[in-house]
Amino acid sequence: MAKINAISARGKKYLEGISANQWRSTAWVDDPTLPPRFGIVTTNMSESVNSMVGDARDGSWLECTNDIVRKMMNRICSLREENYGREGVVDKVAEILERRWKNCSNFQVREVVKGGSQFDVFRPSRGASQPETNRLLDVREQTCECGKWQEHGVPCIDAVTYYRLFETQTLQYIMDNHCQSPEKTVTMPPSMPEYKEGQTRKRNVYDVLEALKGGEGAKNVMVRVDFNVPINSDGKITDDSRIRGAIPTIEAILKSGNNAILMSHMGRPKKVQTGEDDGTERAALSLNQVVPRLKELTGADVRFVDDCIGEKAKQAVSELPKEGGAILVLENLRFYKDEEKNVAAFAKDLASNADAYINDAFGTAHRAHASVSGVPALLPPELCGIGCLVASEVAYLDFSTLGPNDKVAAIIGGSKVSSKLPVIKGLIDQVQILVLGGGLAYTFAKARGVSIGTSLCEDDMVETAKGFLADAEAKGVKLLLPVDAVAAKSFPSGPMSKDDTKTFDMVPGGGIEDGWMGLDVGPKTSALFKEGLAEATKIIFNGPMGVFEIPPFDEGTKALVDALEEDTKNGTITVVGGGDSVAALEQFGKTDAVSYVSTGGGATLELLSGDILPGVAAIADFKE
Ligand SMILES: Nc1ncnc2c1ncn2[C@@H]1O[C@H](COP(=O)(O)OP(=O)(O)OP(=O)(O)O)[C@@H](O)[C@H]1O
Ligand SMILES: O=C(O)[C@H](O)COP(=O)(O)O
Repeated sequence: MAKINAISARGKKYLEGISANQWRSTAWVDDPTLPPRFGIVTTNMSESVNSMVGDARDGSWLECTNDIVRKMMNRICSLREENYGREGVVDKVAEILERRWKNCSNFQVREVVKGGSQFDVFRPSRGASQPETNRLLDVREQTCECGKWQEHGVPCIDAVTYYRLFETQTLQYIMDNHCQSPEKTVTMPPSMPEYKEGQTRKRNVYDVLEALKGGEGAKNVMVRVDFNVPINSDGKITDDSRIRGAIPTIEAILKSGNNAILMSHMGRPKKVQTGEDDGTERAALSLNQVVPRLKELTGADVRFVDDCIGEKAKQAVSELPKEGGAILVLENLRFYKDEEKNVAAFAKDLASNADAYINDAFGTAHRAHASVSGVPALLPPELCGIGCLVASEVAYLDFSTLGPNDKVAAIIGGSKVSSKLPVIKGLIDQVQILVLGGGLAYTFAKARGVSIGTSLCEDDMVETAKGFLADAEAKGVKLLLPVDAVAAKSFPSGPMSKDDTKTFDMVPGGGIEDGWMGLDVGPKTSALFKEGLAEATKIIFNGPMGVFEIPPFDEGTKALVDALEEDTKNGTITVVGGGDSVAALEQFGKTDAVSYVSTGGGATLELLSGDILPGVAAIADFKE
């Protein structure tokens, strides 16, 4: 109606004014008190609609419409069942729910009224094509503002978000309670990944909360989070995914009747550490900047103390409510250089405020700092665990959890050869398919004797690259390198016409002409990569295929993202990590198209290299 109103307020008024009598006129034409037949609606469709309206006739025009929609959806569902068979429909529903479950991991849910059945579901923006939404959900009525739940009978993505965050039940619960075809069971990761039998898993937040049960009053659970988020000059957080990523863990703590003490670093405050800061750096890197967003996302009592250790911190902790449910954010850990040096006294001071410890800072899990390694070493192992975010990240990026029939592919692109070399080296030992693209592929092209013109190349890495090529071959890794490249005469300062580009075949003995610079993979490469990736059961993508920020050099990365989207639909687990790759997904409006988006930078790369992260190593394995 709002849309109609925008076009014509008169039209809206007219439609709203259509009374039940006028609807009735098509059925009881011989009633002289009613207006003539077809006074309002005049087509055959009106007859069909009228027959569908049934008892809803006496309601408002809007109720009638809803009733029609419901009936039509039921009919469509039954037709679908007739056509595909019951099993087919069940599979389809399970697939839809599974996709929604994966895609809602960074949505937020807030109770509208405490203890009520209505919830507000916040869906962050996924780029220009998908703006953020805030929808009202009624879990008792099984309705959502988006309209899909009531129309289709299958929980919409907002409803799935609610189940994911507020109910411990898995998809089975939703299928049993809300879907017309409950026979089929499907397993999927809730906020904590599922572990296969016999598979090692770390103690997690739920284990720790269980261990904390009993005794009087709320406990203070200290959580290492990574709130090192980008903030613009207006003080606005430009990407809050790391904050949103920590919410399931925080919510679990608050829901259990305990308090959450959050500690994090922000940036690298060298001036504060050396005493050279005039207050500017301290203000720019203060954790108090995340407090408003945290309040919005949790709706909880969020407090801040402008120190992370010492008397001030102790006082703030002692003031936390005995009934639990509050969040206390400590000031930036790195305002003390002892954090990075993992100084024992500093770790001890932090730990003195904690009844239990959780690490949910995946982005910092590769740093053996006091808040990451020091604090858990000082607390009983049964009271330390990893949070939901760390557990999910590790589960998605760890290859040891794969079965014998799984095939892993890693796609590594971007520009920095030297920083990605350890990753490529580690991946050769772990994956079956390795795809190299972007700027770093030219160092490998040169190693194969392909001319690269003025393309990006780290000459001192060419020999290492040669070694990797031989290593990959010896280990039977299917290595895919670009077979063509789109080049320009110089690095573009803005969008460039395709006529000013030239495509070269990247074959030994040939390659890019002198004076030309390779800036993207060509169409033959995109087709080769797509075909090569189709046999993978799990794909990790880190680093763009070309200068995706500037058209037309975005095409190779776009083609790859499209291929990943198709693979995801076909059941492949697709994981994207790294700032530029995530930025590329956002640019193409495809953040939803993959199975998982990692919040880590360096941590993601280290995990891919096969390293054990200090933050994970500090937590004990779970034992029954
Ligand atoms: N052929 C190329 N020549 C020059 N720059 C390139 C080329 N291909 C990609 N790039 C640039 O590489 C940059 C990303 O490279 P970088 O090594 O920083 O990756 P990254 O930041 O590690 O990636 P991610 O953040 O996804 O892990 C992008 O800005 C992109 O424009
Ligand atoms: O942004 C990151 O990658 C993490 O917050 C770690 O930050 P650091 O590289 O400054 O340790």
